[in-house]
Amino acid sequence: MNYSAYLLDIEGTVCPISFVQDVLFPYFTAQVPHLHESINPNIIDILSKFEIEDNNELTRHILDLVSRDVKDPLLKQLQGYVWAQGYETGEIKAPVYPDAVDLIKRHEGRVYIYSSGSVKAQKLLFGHVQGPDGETMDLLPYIYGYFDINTSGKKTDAQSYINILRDIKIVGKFDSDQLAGNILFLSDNPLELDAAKEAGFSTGLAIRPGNGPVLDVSKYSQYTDYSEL
Ligand SMILES: CSCCC(=O)C(=O)COP(=O)(O)O
Ligand SMILES: [Mg+2]
Repeated sequence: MNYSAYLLDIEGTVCPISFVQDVLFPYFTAQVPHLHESINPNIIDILSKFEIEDNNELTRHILDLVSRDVKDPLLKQLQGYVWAQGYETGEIKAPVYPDAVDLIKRHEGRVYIYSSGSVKAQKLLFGHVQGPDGETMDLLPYIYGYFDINTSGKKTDAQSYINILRDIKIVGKFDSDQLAGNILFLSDNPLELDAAKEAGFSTGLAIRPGNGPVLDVSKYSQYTDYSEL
């Protein structure tokens, strides 16, 4: 089936969960105790929105959110600003699966991203992809739009996908008479796929080493790679 657009989750779908858990999160948590000393106005602004005055308590709160992988909108925005430094120095490169790179290039201009990671964090990731020979690849020119929990809502709510469909119709190369079913949403998380399906999207379950177990796996179209898409 040919889809008019592809909406891609990140963690567990275009790159391994281990990259987020073992590289991105530790990079961030190492910085958390020092964040209150930051002179970056964006970081200062986000920290103030937690409304916790004591620095030790603020540090504990943020580390607790990370340890429980809470998809907190402020935390996700903060992470984007902290990871920026790691990408810019070359310390972090994103191991996007080669067949996900091919999918994104093949469908240039019809690919959208939807992740709990902030739009800033998403652009950093796709702008700093680990190439086959160790070089850094920039996939940003191939991707048409980015959505996160701040722009569109929680990934497990059907309304978020209705919001995204509306936005794709406004800004994207997507005729306004196209149906949600012409968009394929790929994710490793069955709760996200159920929400997207409720909103009328076509869905596909990403099966990759290290992804979490899925109880009712036969309910979903499963993809171990994206070469057929
Ligand atoms: C933009 S990469 C950071 C990923 C992240 O912070 C996260 O919570 C992963 O969520 P996803 O919705 O991509 O599974
Ligand atoms: Mg995911």
